[in-house]
Amino acid sequence: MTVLLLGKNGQLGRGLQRTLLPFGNLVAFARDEFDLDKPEAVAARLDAVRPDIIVNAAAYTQVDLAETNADAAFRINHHAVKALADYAVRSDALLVHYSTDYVFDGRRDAPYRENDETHPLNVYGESKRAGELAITESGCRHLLFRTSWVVSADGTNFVKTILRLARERPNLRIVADQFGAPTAVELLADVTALAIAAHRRGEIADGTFHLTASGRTNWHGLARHVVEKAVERGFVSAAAPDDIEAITTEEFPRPAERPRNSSLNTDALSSALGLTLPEWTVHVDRVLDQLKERGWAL
Ligand SMILES: NC(=O)C1=CN([C@@H]2O[C@H](COP(=O)(O)OP(=O)(O)OC[C@H]3O[C@@H](n4cnc5c(N)ncnc54)[C@H](OP(=O)(O)O)[C@@H]3O)[C@@H](O)[C@H]2O)C=CC1
Ligand SMILES: Cc1cn([C@H]2C[C@H](O)[C@@H](COP(=O)(O)OP(=O)(O)O[C@H]3O[C@@H](C)C(=O)[C@@H](O)[C@H]3O)O2)c(=O)[nH]c1=O
Repeated sequence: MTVLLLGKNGQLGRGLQRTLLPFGNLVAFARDEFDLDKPEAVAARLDAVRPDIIVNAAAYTQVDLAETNADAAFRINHHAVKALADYAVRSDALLVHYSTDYVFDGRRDAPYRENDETHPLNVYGESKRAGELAITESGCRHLLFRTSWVVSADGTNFVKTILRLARERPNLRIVADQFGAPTAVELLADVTALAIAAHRRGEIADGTFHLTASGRTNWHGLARHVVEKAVERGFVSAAAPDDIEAITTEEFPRPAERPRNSSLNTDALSSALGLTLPEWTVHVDRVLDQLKERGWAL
């Protein structure tokens, strides 16, 4: 069986390079080897590889830049994804894909369920929602995972940004009115593999599943946790958690609007796979351990 991984050098791609190995012949491409910014070229590339499973970890993920680069965001997150889905229909391949909490507007009080109405607040969220629809409307075999606030020791993410800022600045100002679940690549990559295996055994059906760590915090809570644990591990000394100021979204203007409530209800996937998804702190602490082991080379 041939498994094609796209976006192998992204945060998630690096994690999947490990957990997809047991499924057979893993063919993994980076952007320069398989460019989703050219959706019209995707079909021919796929026909050359003939994958049985496509795992798409590639995406346009720069939320603020997307506001002024909507065409690129839609080419990569929508049109190229449609080409992946079309191939999956033609060849009966399984398409595994990832989407985001940012497809919701965050105005609901409770955690979002898979079938709740979407209403993206920004271009990134709109482009990701368009990608979701391209998959579900194609009729291809698929596993579509919506996740949130992805963190890992690799690549760029909020945890690493906070560690860098904690070294550079005496005070941090972090928004405290946007809530969600930080979710580590390690968890995403492990559960993806479990889900693919269960899908192959016929134990879970095609569909969209929410996949995040358990619990919830806000960006300020995450920043405080990260700095506190980094100080405990002795690799951040300059900043104390008390120096982190909780601010409102209005006090930190950004080009793209973000949802206030990003919490996703994960009951469907947990019960389908028989899993208990760990609290967000468990894997965030593991990311900090990994960064410490690496000498925290950002
Ligand atoms: N990061 C997050 O907080 C969240 C992410 N997600 C979703 O999870 C998935 C994985 O995200 P994550 O690993 O964090 O993202 P990253 O930004 O870390 O990685 C994205 C990867 O996509 C690649 N890529 C970008 N443009 C293209 C292109 N034109 N052709 C081919 N590859 C391209 C990048 O290549 P290069 O290395 O060259 O830049 C990079 O390797 C995405 O679908 C994302 O939308 C969902 C919720 C939260
Ligand atoms: C760096 C910084 C950020 N913030 C705020 C801004 C924003 O509301 C929040 C998070 O900022 P970031 O830009 O790091 O994160 P952002 O790019 O919004 O992260 C999102 O990425 C995409 C890909 C997703 O799919 C989402 O799930 C989510 O993880 O933190 C501060 O308040 N102070 C700061 O110093």
